[in-house]
Amino acid sequence: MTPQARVQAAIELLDAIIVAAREGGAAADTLIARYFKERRYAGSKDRRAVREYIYAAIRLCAETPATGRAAMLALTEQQPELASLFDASPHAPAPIRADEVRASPGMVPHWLMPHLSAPVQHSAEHAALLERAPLDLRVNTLKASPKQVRGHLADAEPIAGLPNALRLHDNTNVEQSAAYTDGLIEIQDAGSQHIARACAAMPGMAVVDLCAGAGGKTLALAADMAGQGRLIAADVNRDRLSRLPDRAARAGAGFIETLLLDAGKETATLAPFAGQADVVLIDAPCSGTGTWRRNPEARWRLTPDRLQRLVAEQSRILDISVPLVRPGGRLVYAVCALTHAEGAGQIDAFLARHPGWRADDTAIAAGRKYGEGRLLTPAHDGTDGFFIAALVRI
Ligand SMILES: C[S@@+](CC[C@H](N)C(=O)[O-])C[C@H]1O[C@@H](n2cnc3c(N)ncnc32)[C@H](O)[C@@H]1O
Repeated sequence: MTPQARVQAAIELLDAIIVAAREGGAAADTLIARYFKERRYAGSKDRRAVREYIYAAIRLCAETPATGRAAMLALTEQQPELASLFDASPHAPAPIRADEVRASPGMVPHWLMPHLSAPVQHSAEHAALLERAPLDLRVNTLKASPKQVRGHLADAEPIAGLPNALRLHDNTNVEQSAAYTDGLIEIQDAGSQHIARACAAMPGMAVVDLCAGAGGKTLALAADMAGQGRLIAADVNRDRLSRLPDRAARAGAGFIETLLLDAGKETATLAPFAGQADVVLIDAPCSGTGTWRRNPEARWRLTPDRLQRLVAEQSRILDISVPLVRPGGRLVYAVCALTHAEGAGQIDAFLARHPGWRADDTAIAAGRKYGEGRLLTPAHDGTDGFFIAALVRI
């Protein structure tokens, strides 16, 4: 591909990403992969260059741009050398007209600003939400110690407050390493590792991971339980949950039980666990406002209506978990979101609805206290953004 054709490809893909964001279609990564599957003439350097343009343009635009071209034109302001590639040569974008509309640069969508938790209402916090994330690993203590893993990954650094976490700063292809394929490590953001620690799961406990997905946190809980006790991974999404058994086998955590829930009828399926759980983790579906470093296009997908529906669903899932927890047991609620309503506001509302519960210390050595939980942010903690709260049934 010529340099001009790469820019034109980025424009076409951005158009598709904008439509998918508006209509709840496929993610940017999926659209990019499909595009190049149909264009085998594009080499790896072409694919990398187009991908870099696309993600630079997405990062630049807080509001959904009108077109892919408007987004790429905004990028020419940051990367002026790009402007000369709009030259009308074969496969090139049309020349830039003086009066052409460019997307305006920004970090947080305007409508979302007042919804952010108070500590995130600063521009330094906003900028960090879109910075490149490091690669964090969790050492799977069912199979190895951090010291053993550091023998395999010489560049890995420890992370304060997380004895089993390691951080890599380059693009090491960890998934190809023996440490990964042998199940000694998992790729997991430090913030997610803090969530698992807040559960204080121990060997012999009964633990329910109520929004387990493909089991990222479940595997961390399994390691804390040293493979002993009962660990239920429940979710309404069959595809995600079906990925867990293979991951569990690789991690040496075969004792995990999966439980597929029927959305709207969760309580019936969970009835056998009533009053049994020492710990319930709710890693709730959320706006993902804390994960823009990895997924900047999420800003284009979130709407006020979607945020409101997420808050209602989180509140419903919290209520579903109440009968499961034994007296004295722990409920940990977490979202990778930085809006007040999904975090501190959600927990205030829960405590108002359920007088038989109190907030507990999360025992997390990171973040800031916010409402009845802790807020972790990329600027303050170098993690993705999370709100995490621990509650105890009195
Ligand atoms: C943030 S993701 C969980 C990620 C997962 N814990 C991990 O560590 O990889 C939220 C999950 O909640 C699930 N979910 C949504 N509604 C649910 C419900 N009513 N009951 C249980 N799980 C639900 C989604 O399918 C999704 O997998």
